[in-house]
Amino acid sequence: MRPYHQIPIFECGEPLIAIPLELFAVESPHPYEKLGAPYGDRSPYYLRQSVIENLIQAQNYLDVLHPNWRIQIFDAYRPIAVQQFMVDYSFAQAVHDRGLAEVELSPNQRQEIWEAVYAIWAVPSLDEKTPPPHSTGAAVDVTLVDDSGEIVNMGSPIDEMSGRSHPDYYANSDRPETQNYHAHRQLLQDVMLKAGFQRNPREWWHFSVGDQMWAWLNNQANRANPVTARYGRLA
Ligand SMILES: C[C@@H](N)C(=O)N[C@H](C)C(=O)O
Ligand SMILES: [Zn+2]
Repeated sequence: MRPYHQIPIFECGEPLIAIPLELFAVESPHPYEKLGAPYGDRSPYYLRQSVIENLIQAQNYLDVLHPNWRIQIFDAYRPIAVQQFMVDYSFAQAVHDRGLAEVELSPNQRQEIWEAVYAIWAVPSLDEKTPPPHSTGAAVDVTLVDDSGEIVNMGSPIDEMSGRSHPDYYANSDRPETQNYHAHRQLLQDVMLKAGFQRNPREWWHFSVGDQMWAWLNNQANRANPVTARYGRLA
């Protein structure tokens, strides 16, 4: 359980619809489809209707600050089966990166690796009270592309299992290059928050609106007017 799982969900029934990809930049091929994630007849490029409206607003704010820059969509809707696939894939990858073999892991090694995986991935829970954020169609992983079509350097790749994923990792840096990474993360956060999103406190790229994490973050900032979640897990 994460703290945001305490937030009640009152599903509003808004449809999951296709993102108008022509308004954004898009990571292609899709990073998890490329790995063989089991989408079936679903597409990762879908979100709830008003979440798409918020994302278009964020792109409009970016247009004012940086004409011809684009929000790049890395991932959006994620069925539970895909969440499970990515959690298992990330565990196997972390074992490999440590030069270990899964069958030979000690209980402590296994626990350390699972903790690293679940530091950035949500549990693929089937409980309707604790849905993974992306399975609600209200969460999106994004970065920025500049006016020459280059992906803006944020100082770490999306989905890296390390401290560099923390949004403020470069906040107190005294090197111009790493100060730039922080400025880029701030720019992304500014346009997304202005459009109504909240950012995952553990990941510079993950934003949502209307889900449990969004409600919990709103309530942390404004305890006088608590909100609930309007998007639960999609079938
Ligand atoms: C790991 C990243 N892509 C992500 O989406 N993390 C959140 C917490 C999730 O799994 O919902
Ligand atoms: Zn995410």
